[in-house]
Amino acid sequence: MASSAYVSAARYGKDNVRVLKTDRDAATGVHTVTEMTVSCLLEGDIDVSYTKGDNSVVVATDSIKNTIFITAKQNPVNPPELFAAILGAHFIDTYSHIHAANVKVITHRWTRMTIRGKPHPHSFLRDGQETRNVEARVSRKDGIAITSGIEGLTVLKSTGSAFHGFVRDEFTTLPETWDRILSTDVDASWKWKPFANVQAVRDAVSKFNPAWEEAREITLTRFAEDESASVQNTMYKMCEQILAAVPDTELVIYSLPNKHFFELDLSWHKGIKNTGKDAEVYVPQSNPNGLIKCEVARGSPPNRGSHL
Ligand SMILES: O=c1[nH]c(=O)c2[nH]c(=O)[nH]c2[nH]1
Repeated sequence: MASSAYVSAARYGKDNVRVLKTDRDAATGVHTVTEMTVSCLLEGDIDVSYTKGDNSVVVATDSIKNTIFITAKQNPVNPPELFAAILGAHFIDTYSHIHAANVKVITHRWTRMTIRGKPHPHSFLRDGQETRNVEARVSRKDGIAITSGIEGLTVLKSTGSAFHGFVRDEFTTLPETWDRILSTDVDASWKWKPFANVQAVRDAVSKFNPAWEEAREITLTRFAEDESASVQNTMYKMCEQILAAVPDTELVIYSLPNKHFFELDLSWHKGIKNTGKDAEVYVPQSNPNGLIKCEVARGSPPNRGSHL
């Protein structure tokens, strides 16, 4: 069929590759475990596989999966930023027609158990759905772009949050409040200044874990201590503080659902007081939810551009 269409963008690879790596310290008998879910999508001179059915340019997604396991065996998987960079670089170094690899590594929590008051050498627990995420785009032309983040960190505060002064018109029913429950699932990420190559990532290796710790600590401390005027204002303060604390970042991004807890009028039952200052029993809402996003960059406007 004659066609005036063309492939304007393409990437392919393996998604949801689950990997667990153990590290066993022979001297101390202390083990650590790292469980990851990895995605690796390739780009390059691959259009003929789509347009002509020519598979000679296709590194099979099964081979990509195998490469993820072998790379995990032969290299450190911590910090995940380095692992993602090494994995992505393998593909552009090995296949001349592959020009970029987009790697995402989701690291799941396995926190060491404390047993009889002591850290246990080889037992761990899943203390929450929070993950540490890394996205690395390793490209022949542009080097390595890395974004690190936290996802699924669920938090709630029972006071210290207000929301008033918003637009009131014929569409408004929400009352203003000076004291409400605030809850969200934190999705925060920070984009590093570009790295030229894997060696540059290796040179920065000591920065990744402290940045994650700082970002997590800032998120929790700000959330707890801020007298919040809104989700928007609280998240902006978090972004500003992370930019200040981690100098090698160029951008911080938050995406926060506003998980609503409705007050419940129980006055119909014997005049029970359960609203305003008497509110104790609330109704958690699963949907709909607010969704508030922002990206904060260094310097001053007009450098606006969106990664949201
Ligand atoms: O922090 C908030 N920001 C909003 O934009 C908003 N909108 C809303 O209904 N409640 C809230 N809360």
